[in-house]
Amino acid sequence: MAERSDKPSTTLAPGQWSFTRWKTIGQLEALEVQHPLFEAAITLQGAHLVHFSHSNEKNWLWLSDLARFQPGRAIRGGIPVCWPWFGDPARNPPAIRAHVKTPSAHGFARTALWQLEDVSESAHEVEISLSLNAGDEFHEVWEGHALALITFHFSLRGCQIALTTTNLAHAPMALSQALHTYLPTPDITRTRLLGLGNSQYIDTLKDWNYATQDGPVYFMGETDRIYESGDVLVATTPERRTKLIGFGSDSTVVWNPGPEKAQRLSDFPDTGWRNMLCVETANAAGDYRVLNIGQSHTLGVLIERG
Ligand SMILES: O=P(O)(O)OC[C@H]1O[C@H](O)[C@H](O)[C@@H](O)[C@@H]1O
Repeated sequence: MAERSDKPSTTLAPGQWSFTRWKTIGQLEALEVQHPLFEAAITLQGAHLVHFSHSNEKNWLWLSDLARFQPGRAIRGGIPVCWPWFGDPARNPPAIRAHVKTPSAHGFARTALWQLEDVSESAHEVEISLSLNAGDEFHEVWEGHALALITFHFSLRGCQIALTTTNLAHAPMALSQALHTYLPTPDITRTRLLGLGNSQYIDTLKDWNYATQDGPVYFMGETDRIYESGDVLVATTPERRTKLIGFGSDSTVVWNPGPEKAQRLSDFPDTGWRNMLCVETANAAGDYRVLNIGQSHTLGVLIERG
């Protein structure tokens, strides 16, 4: 870690950490937290949370058995950070499309190497911050210059993630993004998502037409929707209730690939669709944001037991 040892901003130097340590997962460097109250793991690539749970509990997040931890490869599961655009660039508003020079979905942050900024620990909490200064290095895929700072706050209450984007360019910046949370379920057919009743949504599987949600969301097959809502959500499975409290977000993406798309997805078991759902705290579709020069926006989610 010699290349990072000159960072003055780390509240605790690595030698002073009690609950956090460096770990290699596959081929990726990661930070592992083993606190008496909770456990977590974040890879530096993608600032990707792959595990959070209370101590000696199952992961609150779904992680594919086929996930590969390799440089340049998106990790299937956990919470990918989709930034500085969400989804297919061609489906983004013109202000975003104009600055994206690749057909790749979900931006480049999820496969970029982030820098550790800060670790702080107490008897009750651990907070870890990482940053990505995205400028010239990404000029082949994107025109812009922005700083992404992500802070993970772990406690007995749950985990909170806050992603602040600051526009460092000399022109306004349009941004779409998501904290693409994968949740586990023992049975997707007995899983529902509460909190979106009466919301308008874009059904990307029905020619991107609008519809209105009637009651809870049930998963009857492939589901891929952008809801115009940032309300508090509760995912209920036969095993647990998970509450997601978003902030800086007025859109939520709900996704399950269903049996056919599951077979086409990278690093995804053919039957994996039965055991996961994605509830993505987003700034997507009409909820994209424009940051003036020097301006910041924070997107975040607090994940708790419901
Ligand atoms: O396979 P990925 O690039 O990780 O994308 C996985 C999924 O992400 C989002 O939920 C989109 O709405 C889906 O259309 C997409 O299939």
